[in-house]
Amino acid sequence: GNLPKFGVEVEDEDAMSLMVSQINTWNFDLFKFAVISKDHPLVSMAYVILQSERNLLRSYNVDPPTFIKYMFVIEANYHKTNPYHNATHGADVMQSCHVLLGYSVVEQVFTDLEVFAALFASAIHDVDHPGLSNQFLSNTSNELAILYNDHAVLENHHLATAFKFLQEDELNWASGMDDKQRQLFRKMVIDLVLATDMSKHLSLLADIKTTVESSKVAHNGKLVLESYNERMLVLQGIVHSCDISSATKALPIYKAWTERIIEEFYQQGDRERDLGLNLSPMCDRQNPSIEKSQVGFIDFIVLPLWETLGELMFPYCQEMLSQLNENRMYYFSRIPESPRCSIT
Ligand SMILES: COc1ccc(-c2ccn(CCC(=O)N3CCOCC3)n2)cc1OC1CCCC1
Ligand SMILES: [Mg+2]
Ligand SMILES: [Zn+2]
Repeated sequence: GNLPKFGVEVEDEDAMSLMVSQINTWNFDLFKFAVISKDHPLVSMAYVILQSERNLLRSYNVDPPTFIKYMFVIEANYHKTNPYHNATHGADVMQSCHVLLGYSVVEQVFTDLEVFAALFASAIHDVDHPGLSNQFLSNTSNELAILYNDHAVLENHHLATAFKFLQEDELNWASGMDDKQRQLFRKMVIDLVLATDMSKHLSLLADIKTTVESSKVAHNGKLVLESYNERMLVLQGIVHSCDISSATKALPIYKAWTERIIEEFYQQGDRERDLGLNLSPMCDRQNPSIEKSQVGFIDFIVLPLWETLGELMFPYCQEMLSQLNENRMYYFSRIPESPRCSIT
């Protein structure tokens, strides 16, 4: 039978159509989208972007009903109980990636397969996330840390989970791709999701800076990327930047993501307290440091990355940088006065 217009059944088709008309905007409201899609933000986002907006499924003989069935399984394997690392975050990173890949400076620079790999990697990049950090899993000798020898434990698990489902006949939407395409697609998705591991951040940023210095922008205003490594590096930078893009979004959206990540950190801290472990930074709900932590994260991680991306994609990404600076001021101006230590 034919699929519903948005991949999933919705109550209010007009409200959904109105939201989908904003799918190329940076301040897209994923929380509202999650409600309108009846809590299927990832299935509907993936269908709208890959099928309706970019017609990529047809390009690779992907059977839409099989792809939808697969995405329902992926979405079901994002933990609804995670305040932050749930299917709405996956859909958010995918939609953010879709916006950046739509800018003319990179449009037609990447092949359809590379765009498909980046969007798919975004969609699955945190599947089955336990709401706990790599450090916690290693500190508690979690079976995943043992399995992946403390190296990019979560990121390896997200990839293995997504590809394991693809082995199941009734979910294998990639059977229509030729072997060479499927191999390259798998390699790129692996390289992209592994780049969302924060321990790779500084080396990735350094490599992107090198590319910016050497990057030639052709006369038609498009990036010129020579090698596979250079192309992958830029795509890794795009996916990683989208994974830590909350602070570049409109303030109400940014604040909602902040509340969620903080609650997820606090829940990890609660477990560390129960286990008698030292609490990880920012995980102690009895010693909150929300404003200071956000300003620090912006100054040391988000701004340096987005400034570099802004140089690479100039004149794009300026909207993100200006929102980032406004958002920094919001939290900076709310850092509580440290209690005046009475030096007696
Ligand atoms: C809206 O706030 C945040 C949004 C995203 C992040 C963030 C950091 C790294 N990533 C990439 C995935 C990753 O590696 N993680 C997932 C978070 O836990 C650490 C390992 N994402 C952090 C955020 O705030 C933190 C709490 C106060 C300052 C820092
Ligand atoms: Mg992750
Ligand atoms: Zn993520």
